[in-house]
This record gives sequence, C-alpha cells and structure tokens, in this order.
Amino acid sequence: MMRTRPLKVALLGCGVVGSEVARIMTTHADDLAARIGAPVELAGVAVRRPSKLREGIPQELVTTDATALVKRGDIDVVVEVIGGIEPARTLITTAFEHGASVVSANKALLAQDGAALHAAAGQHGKDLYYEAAVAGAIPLIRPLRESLAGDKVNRVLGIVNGTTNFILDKMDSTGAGYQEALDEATALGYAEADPTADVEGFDAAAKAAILAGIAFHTRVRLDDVYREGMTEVTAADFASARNMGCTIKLLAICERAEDGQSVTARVHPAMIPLSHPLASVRGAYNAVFVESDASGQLMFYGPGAGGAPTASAVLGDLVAVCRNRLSGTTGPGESAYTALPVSGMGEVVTRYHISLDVADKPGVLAQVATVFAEHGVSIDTVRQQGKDGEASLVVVTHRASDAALGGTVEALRKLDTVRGVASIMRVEGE
Ligand SMILES: NC(=O)c1ccc[n+]([C@@H]2O[C@H](COP(=O)([O-])OP(=O)(O)OC[C@H]3O[C@@H](n4cnc5c(N)ncnc54)[C@H](O)[C@@H]3O)[C@@H](O)[C@H]2O)c1
Ligand SMILES: N[C@@H](CCO)C(=O)O
Ligand code: NA
Repeated sequence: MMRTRPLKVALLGCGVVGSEVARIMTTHADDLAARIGAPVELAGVAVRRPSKLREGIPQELVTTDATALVKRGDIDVVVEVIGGIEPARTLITTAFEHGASVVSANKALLAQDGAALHAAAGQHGKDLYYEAAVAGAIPLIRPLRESLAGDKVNRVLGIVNGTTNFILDKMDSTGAGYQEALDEATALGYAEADPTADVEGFDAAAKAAILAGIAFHTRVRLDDVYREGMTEVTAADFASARNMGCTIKLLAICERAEDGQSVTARVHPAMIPLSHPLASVRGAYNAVFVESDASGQLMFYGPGAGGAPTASAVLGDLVAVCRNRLSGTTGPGESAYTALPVSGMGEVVTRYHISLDVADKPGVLAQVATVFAEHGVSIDTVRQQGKDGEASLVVVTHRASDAALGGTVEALRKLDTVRGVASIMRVEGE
C-alpha cells in the first residue's frame, strides 16, 4: 500500500551529476513512488552559486547553507554529489546525527574515510550507499556486497576511470593529442573537478581501494594502493603495443595473494592483448572482471562516467535506502572481518615489456640476458632493431615479482652498453 507522506530528499551539489539526479527524480516521480511505496520529494538543494538558473528546480528549494539543510531533522535521505573531502565529510556525518541516511558518489572521500563514515552510519542506525562512486552506472558495489556475499572473490581487474579510457582510446584510434582528448572528456562531464585526479590515477586508485575492501572484506585505503597515472604513455608506447598485438589501458587490479594471507591493489597503465575483452572497451565505458571461487569469471560493463549514467546509480541507491527506511531496516554495513593486510607493489607478480636503448655490438644481448637471469626473471621474447651502431631491444618477460623486475632494471642501467631504459610496461590479461 502506498504511504501518502513523502520521503524527503536533500540534494547536496547540483553540478553534472546532481542536476541529473534532480531531473530523474522529477521525470520518474510516479515510478519511483510505486517502486518505493511512498512518494519521494526533493526538499532542498544545496548549491554554491544560487543565482544560476536550474531547469526543473523551484528556486525556493535552493540554498547555499548545506549545513542547515542536513540539520533540518525532517530529511530522510541526503544525496551528496559535491565531491572532495570537506565539507562533504562533515555534511555526511552531520546528516547521520540528524537522522538521515546518505547516498554518495564520492570515491575520494570513501577511499580515505570509508571506515569512519560506515561507523557513523552504524552508530546512528542509518544507511550509507555509494554505487555511483565506482564505475558510474555499472552495478558493481551491490553485486560485490550482496550477490557475491556467499562466494570468495580472488581478483578484481578492470578499467574504472572513464576519462583516461576516453583519452587513451582517442590517442590509439585517432592519433589525437593528450590535451585535446582531455579537454573533450572534460566538456562531456567525465573528468573530476581537478582532472589531475583522473590522469594521475588517483580516481582509479580510490575506486580500487573501495573495490578491494569490499571484495576481500578488509580495509584498504587510498594510500595502500600503488598508483601510476597515464600522462607518460606516448604514441611510441602504442606503436610497441601494436607490434605485440596489444593495446594500452589504465587498469585497476586488486588481488588476493596466492597464500591467501594478504591482498594487493594497484593502478597503472598496462598492455593487454587485442583479443582480450578489455581491449575493446571504448570511450568513457568501464569494464571490470571479478573472479571468485564458485562463480568463476564475471564481467561488468557499461558507462563509467557522465551525468545521467552516474545519476542512474545514485537513484538506484536512493530507492534502496528509501525502501529500507519504510521497512525500518538498514542494508549491509562495512564488512572488514578478514583484516587482511595490504602488501606493497614488490609482492605483485606479473609480466613486463621493457624497451632498452643499447649499443649494437657483439655480446650485448648475452650481457642483458645474464642480468635478467641473475635476478630470476625469465625472458619470454626478445626483439632487436638496429640503427647506426645503436639498437633498440624489446624484452618481454614471463611472470616475475615487481621487486625482481626492479632489481633487474637497476642492474641494466649500470651496464655501459645500455644507453637507457626507454619504457617499462606491465603486460596483463593473458
Ligand atoms: N561526473 C561523473 O561522471 C561522475 C561519476 C561518478 C562519480 N562522480 C562523483 O560525483 C561527485 C560530483 O561530481 P560532478 O561531476 O557532478 O561534479 P561537479 O563539479 O559538476 O558538481 C559538483 C557541484 O557541487 C557544488 N558545490 C561545491 N561545494 C559545495 C558546497 N559546499 N555546497 C553546495 N554545493 C557545492 C559545485 O558548485 C558543483 O556545482 C564527485 O564526488 C564525483 O567524483 C562523478
Ligand atoms: N572522473 C571519473 C568519473 C566517474 O567516476 C571518471 O572519469 O571515471
Ligand atoms: Na557503479
């Protein structure tokens, strides 16, 4: 039976995502009410620039005082789409203290303070949902928290940043320059307020921290995630990748160690074979593989950024939280019972593509191969291309630890015959 008294929603932030949340709340009002069992009413919208006209939002709902809005006491759900650490963190905890549940799209905050925010939600008996924080519209948090709650996840691997995938795709497929592609991604509403967060890998690292924590039932913070951005990827790297039948993607990879006693989480550009499904993820789309004991390999794919796709995930959470409020329950809170430690990058085992500039004379290849052998790194293929007494040597390794590879590269740099290490890239997805 439909309750007539509406559930009241406070929207914090009315930018790319917030404006779409408000639009869908209005256009889908009847369906949302039917699915929830009560109408949902936009009761206030906190903004920074009140004079800006916002289509479909009555001016009397607009306020610049977000704190007063979350303290009102009659608000059922606060939707935080401001972004950043403060004032978002204080507004969310204040919302819990004043009786509201929270839906957020804020991965930066969740990756830094997720444990404290979950604790605050639990203490006040409220919900904290954030499906939109990872991989935009793609349902991923809820499948991991709920659908896979009976399985054991061993690996989560994928593309979780739309902006950088958009840029890398443009560079690869059209030869576009980096800045031109970034400007386009920003204009389309994919990039963070400061796009450094995207291109330097902080955004993907925050998402990796959230995914690893949920997948392995432990606490993983942004600082625990190894991070390399994509600003150094060049047209030459794409050419090398193509020679190997690969392309380059910025990947987030969260893994349980083979002995099960620790986990790792990392974000870096990597070569992947063109035959791998991740190679055909274009534009701002995201795709994530989840590997579990019983399920085997699952793939989640869809729009990873943009106003409407992200609002879809926010609205899904809003419906779930409203249903919980009507039935007097809350959804699952933080699950960190395994308390597995997070190991550093040195423990990670993968394959490497190394491009060296060397002297083109007898014995150099043998010298280089000896250094790899001395560090226990097995070579899969070597390709050499000569040019005027100099040569370019491309070595692809079998699986080795990052620590062993690091030692190898350090020793290679000391050889007189090695003029320089042109690039080192991990090879994934084989
Ligand atoms: N854009 C996307 O594709 C996308 C996807 C997933 C998650 N997110 C996340 O959603 C959140 C919002 O992103 P966005 O793209 O809409 O950003 P945005 O910059 O377009 O919107 C944020 C809005 O919040 C307003 N704001 C800032 N401080 C405020 C304050 N104190 N009170 C009221 N309003 C304030 C800003 O003026 C701006 O309009 C971020 O956490 C972002 O990481 C965005
Ligand atoms: N800036 C983010 C938004 C989605 O989280 C991205 O490009 O993926
Ligand atoms: Na999502």
